[in-house]
Amino acid sequence: MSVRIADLTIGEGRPVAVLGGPLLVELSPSVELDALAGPAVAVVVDDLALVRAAARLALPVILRRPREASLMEWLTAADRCEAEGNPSVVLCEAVPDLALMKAARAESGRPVIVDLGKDAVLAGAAVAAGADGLLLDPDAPSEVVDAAVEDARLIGAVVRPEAPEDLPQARAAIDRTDAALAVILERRAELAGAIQRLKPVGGFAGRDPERERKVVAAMAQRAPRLGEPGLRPIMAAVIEAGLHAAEREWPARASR
Ligand SMILES: O=C(O)C(=O)C[C@]1(C(=O)O)C=C[C@@H](O)C=C1
Repeated sequence: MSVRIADLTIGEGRPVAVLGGPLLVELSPSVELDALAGPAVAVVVDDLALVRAAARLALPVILRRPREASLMEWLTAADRCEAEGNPSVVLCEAVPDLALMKAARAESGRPVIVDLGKDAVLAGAAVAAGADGLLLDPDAPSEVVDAAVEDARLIGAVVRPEAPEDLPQARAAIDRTDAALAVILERRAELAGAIQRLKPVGGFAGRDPERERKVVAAMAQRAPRLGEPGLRPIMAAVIEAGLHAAEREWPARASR
């Protein structure tokens, strides 16, 4: 059985696999071990008792924690895999207990992915908790896959600082940040539009320089590299773009 992994190159985590790309194989006692080593790029192990056999396949091992296994049992199985000569172990939290996932990552220093099953609802939370990757059921609908990848990208950009090592990595990281920025800018324009409809005088006619100064000062606390001088022209442009959008949507109200 193959499983899909959402590519997640955020944080210090390594990409585990590319969505829709490499084939992963689930290991169970009934699987012919020798037949596996061909096309598969990794082997998924659910039964910790099979870890030794999986280690010998010379493929990366994705060690999925069974519901009943403790943190200690899970990490011990990972160490056993390494002792067997295969250090390429990725832990996979399937329950998913995000606190336990975080502890496993901190204690073992190994990458940990979270198995979301067919549901994207925990994708952002898993990334915020430090997940290095997300695993989705092969039957998950494409909307679920898209939602998980989008949440991972946006939340990762906000909460997971990156340390890219070359130009392509840095550009990929900035693309993720810009994706989050676009979502925030769109949301801000929507809110600014709502404010224009609530103000006695909306649009450019109701512009409030003192409020704009406060907006910039508050943002500078979170953006010290840019500071107020850097943010002032950016926010002037953002605010004006919001007012133009409001005028386009509510011509009569915004310029009243
Ligand atoms: O807060 C308001 O009064 C707004 O109209 C919103 C907003 C903004 O986009 O932040 C826009 C124009 C004003 O000059 C100040 C702020």
